[in-house]
Order: sequence, then C-alpha cells, then structure tokens
Amino acid sequence: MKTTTVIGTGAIGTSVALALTRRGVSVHLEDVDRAAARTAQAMGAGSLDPPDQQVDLAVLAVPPAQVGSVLARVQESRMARAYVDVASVKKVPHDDVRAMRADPTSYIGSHPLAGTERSGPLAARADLFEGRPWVLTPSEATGQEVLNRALELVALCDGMPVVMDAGVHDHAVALVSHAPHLVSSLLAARLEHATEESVRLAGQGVADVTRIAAGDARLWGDILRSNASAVADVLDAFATGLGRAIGALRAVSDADADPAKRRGAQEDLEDLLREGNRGCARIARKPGTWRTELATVSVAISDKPGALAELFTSIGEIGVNIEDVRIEHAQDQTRGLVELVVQKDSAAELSRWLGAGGTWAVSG
Ligand SMILES: NC(=O)c1ccc[n+]([C@@H]2O[C@H](COP(=O)([O-])OP(=O)(O)OC[C@H]3O[C@@H](n4cnc5c(N)ncnc54)[C@H](O)[C@@H]3O)[C@@H](O)[C@H]2O)c1
Ligand SMILES: O=C(O)C(=O)C[C@]1(C(=O)O)C=C[C@@H](O)C=C1
Repeated sequence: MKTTTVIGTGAIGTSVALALTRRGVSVHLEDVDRAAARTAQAMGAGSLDPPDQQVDLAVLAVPPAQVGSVLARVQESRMARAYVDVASVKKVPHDDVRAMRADPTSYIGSHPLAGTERSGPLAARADLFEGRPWVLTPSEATGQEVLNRALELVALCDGMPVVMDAGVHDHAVALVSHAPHLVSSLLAARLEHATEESVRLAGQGVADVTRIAAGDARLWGDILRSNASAVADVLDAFATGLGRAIGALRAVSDADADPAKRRGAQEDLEDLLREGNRGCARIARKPGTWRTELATVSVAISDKPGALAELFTSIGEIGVNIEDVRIEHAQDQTRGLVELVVQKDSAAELSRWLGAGGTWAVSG
C-alpha cells in the first residue's frame, strides 16, 4: 500500500495515519473540522493536500452514524480503490452502506479494539494498535482485493486481524466494551454529587473502573444507539447480579436475621466475588498471550472474486471464529493459500467440516 486518505482525524484516524506514515505510506488527511485536520498534520500524521490520483485505501474514522453517508460521498468521487471504516459497531454501518446505495464491493467494515477515553488528534498514538485485535467484517459482497487491503492496513498498524460476522461482532463488543462503558458511566455518575471529603479519598481502584466514563458522550451515544438491544441484554444479566449483590448485602447487615440466613448471604456475596475472579482471569492482559491457544488450518482457494466470501460463509455455518487470517498468493496468481487461525479446540472440527464437502483442499 502506497497511498491512503484518512477521513476523520480524531483519536483513531490520527493514530492510523501516524502508524501508516511511520511505515512509509503517503497519507492524506480530511476532516469536517479543519482545526482537527491541521493538528493531525502538525503531528506528522500526513498532508492536507488532496491526493492527485486515486489512493489505494480510504480509512473512514468518523462516528458510526456517519459511515454510510461519508462512504457514499467518497465513492462518488472515486477517491480510493478500497474503503474501510473503523467504527465501534458493525451492523449499522453495514446496513447503512446498503441503504445509502454505496458500493458494497469496495467496502469492508473493521474495528480496532484499541482506543482511549480522549477524543481528537492530540489523543492519537502511532503504537495504539500494536498487538491488539482488529476485527474485519467482510460482507458477501466484499471483494477479495479489498479484504487483502484491510489485512495490509492491520499489519502495517501491527494489529492482529480477526475476521468475524458483523452481527457476531456487535454481540461480542456489547459484552466486552459497550456495556462496560455504560456501567463505568453509571458508577462515575455516583461521584457527581458526592461530598468533597469522599471524592478526595478516591484512589487507583475507582480511577480504573471509571476511566472510560470520561469518553465523549455524543460518540458513545451514537455507539450505544447502534447496538442498543445487545447492550440491554448484557445489562439485564448485570442487573440480575446487582440484585443478588444488593440482596446479600442487606441480609449480611440485618442484625435481626437468622444467623444461618446471614451465613448463606455471606457465601453468596463471596460466590459473586469468585465469579468476578474467574471472569477477570479470562481476559488476556498481555497482548498476544491468547495466541498460545491458537492453531492454523490451511485451505487452498482459487484466486477469483467471491472465493474468500464463500469460504468464510461456509465456516460461519459451523460457528467457528476466525481469529486471524493470512493469504498467500501462488506465483501463477490463479490459486491462493488461506491460513485460518482458530482456537486450538476448533481446528480439527473446522478441517473435518471443510474437507467433508469436497469443495476445499484442507491441511492442518
Ligand atoms: N475512541 C475509541 O476508543 C475508539 C476505538 C476504536 C474505534 N473507534 C471508532 O473510531 C471512530 C472515530 O472515533 P474517535 O474516538 O477517533 O473520535 P474523535 O471524535 O476523536 O474523531 C472523530 C473525527 O471525525 C470527524 N468527523 C465527524 N464527521 C465527519 C464527516 N462527516 N466527515 C469528515 N470528518 C468527520 C470529527 O470532526 C472528528 O475529528 C468512531 O467510529 C469510533 O466508534 C473509537
Ligand atoms: O481503552 C479504552 O479507552 C477503550 O475504551 C477502548 C475501547 C474498548 O472498549 O476497549 C473502546 C471503544 C472502542 O470501540 C474500542 C476500544
């Protein structure tokens, strides 16, 4: 990839632009807010001059609700050969692309799972995406070249590509990003009218659980609206846990309660804390540690439009998650080798499934 235009030079767009510039890609910057674009330029993220010819890739780093309309506009001007967005939700942009009659073949959805509670170019960092998952959500219409471009983008930013269905992505991030954000906001909101005497005692614990509550309310309102029912489902389950915790706390503090009931409530409270310990242990805190759980399945495919989409659709039927994907093209350019990285315990099942239909040549 030689040339890119980044549209939306906020925290994420400028981070992408800085990472690409660092790798020698020529980056053009665009933003409705000229001051944001000028700041990004001053930080060395790229140039405000428009490109003199079509760029290889346009990165849309605008709020989720803007993706469809911005894509339709830039495709109209034939700005790029491929287009990718980085919005935190994927289903709404995918649907908007169709609703706005934008071209779905040159577009791929994506979402880097790295960010900051701060907005604007000054919050950007060239190394923001290093070792972080970066979800790609090709639709059935997405061209293979476009997927390859997006994979190249992720590689240039040192991210770890994860190919997923847009709806599956939205359910996953409801749990690991969007509901946590709202819970953090609700907790932080308790501090608003707290006495100075209390707030002065705030230490690292409360700072850790409320850091993300400082995020931009307008952007997060857009994200939550675009993934509302999945987030509400997570919060329903959270409310059940909250109800259990409140019930147990009331019972342990009830001096008149039967001692056996108080002991039961104390056990329930500790059970809740242990459930939290186990959930906490599921998160890989060091980037890349979870890769030890992975295995590779290689599939030969013909190098023709739609072949990758067909492969991913087939994999989607058995619900195996693709954690990473690498594509190697054979010299003759008529075939390619797709290396699918999946969880170790899904690899054998995936090989069997793909091999059984007779359509794919599989190894691994
Ligand atoms: N902040 C995060 O942690 C994070 C992480 C991953 C992905 N994202 C996603 O990245 C995108 C950008 O988020 P951000 O945190 O960089 O926000 P930001 O507010 O820092 O930057 C957004 C930029 O887009 C510009 N913009 C808005 N509408 C535009 C339009 N129509 N044309 C051109 N520019 C326009 C704004 O002026 C602003 O400079 C969002 O879709 C968000 O969901 C955010
Ligand atoms: O670390 C943070 O500040 C973030 O909130 C980043 C975070 C996340 O929830 O992990 C927030 C939203 C994005 O869409 C992706 C990443």
